[in-house]
Amino acid sequence: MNILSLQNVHKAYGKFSQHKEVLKGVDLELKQGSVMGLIGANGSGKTTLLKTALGLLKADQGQAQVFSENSWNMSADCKQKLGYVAQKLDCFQWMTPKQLFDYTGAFYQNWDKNKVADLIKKMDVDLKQKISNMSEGQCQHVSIIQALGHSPELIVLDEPVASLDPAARRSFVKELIDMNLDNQTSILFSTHITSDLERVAAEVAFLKSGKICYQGNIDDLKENVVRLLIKSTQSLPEIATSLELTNSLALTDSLERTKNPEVIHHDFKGQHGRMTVKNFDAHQMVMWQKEFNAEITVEALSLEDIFLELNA
Ligand SMILES: Nc1ncnc2c1ncn2[C@@H]1O[C@H](COP(=O)(O)OP(=O)(O)OP(=O)(O)O)[C@@H](O)[C@H]1O
Repeated sequence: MNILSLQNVHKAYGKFSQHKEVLKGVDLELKQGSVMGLIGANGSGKTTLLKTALGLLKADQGQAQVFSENSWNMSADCKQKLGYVAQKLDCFQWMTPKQLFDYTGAFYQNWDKNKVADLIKKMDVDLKQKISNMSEGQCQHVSIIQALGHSPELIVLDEPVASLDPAARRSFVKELIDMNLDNQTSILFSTHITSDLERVAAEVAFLKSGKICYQGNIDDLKENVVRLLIKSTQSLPEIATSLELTNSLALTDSLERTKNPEVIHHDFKGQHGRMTVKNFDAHQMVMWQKEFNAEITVEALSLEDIFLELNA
């Protein structure tokens, strides 16, 4: 069952000369109990996507749903099952964390004071300090506790670890993993830190040029996108021209949809070359070995390398 889904979602900001379309037909599905990381370059529209998914922004076109309800007209019951950590805790600056947690708790039937006390202790939050006087990392802790206090079924987090130090990041990532394992909590979070993503998420979605260019399992992605190191007896640039290899600019199809091997990026110098290939297939490699008259070695890529290649 899909806990969250976006179908052909478009979202633009501004009018006339200021008009900017950020989401250009986004499709995304988060299944119950799954943990998905959303990655994309700065300004690619991750925050816009998450806010539209939760009904904090209205989609111009397409459908955004949470728990099978239209996100823009979500019922109060549906909101009770949701937790959201925004990129920045902008409001309630005049409160102390204690005041904020008491205030927030009043809105939730399942507000768990013991769990909140436990998180306050783990994250070492000073309950008496005004939020406006806290550092960004301390505010992020407060924001996380505020979102997790009612044990939501779906947690959406917008770069939740950006301001946390490595120890705090590790402990927070562990918290997420435990919540997912213990309660089957579904989690969608945006991040730039691919090592955290690999630790906590099984799935990844890449946002590029206003669309999701890949959504799927991280291990499948790593098997599917590889770099080939080529050592030929001939000049590779000439071969590239004859094979009409072009660097693929936009990966608009998901790996599921296109099964043909596709060159994402190639860099040939003389008889040596590197080629990043999507939908890697050993059969195709044997053909290239013959066509290039070359020795080809397959190099596995880290998620970060793949992210950089897809954004190149
Ligand atoms: N309220 C707004 N009015 C006009 N433009 C906006 C508004 N909010 C965002 N944008 C623009 O939309 C684009 C996407 O912004 P968004 O914050 O969604 O990206 P992001 O991927 O979350 O970025 P980052 O990784 O830097 O946080 C940017 O070019 C941004 O300037």
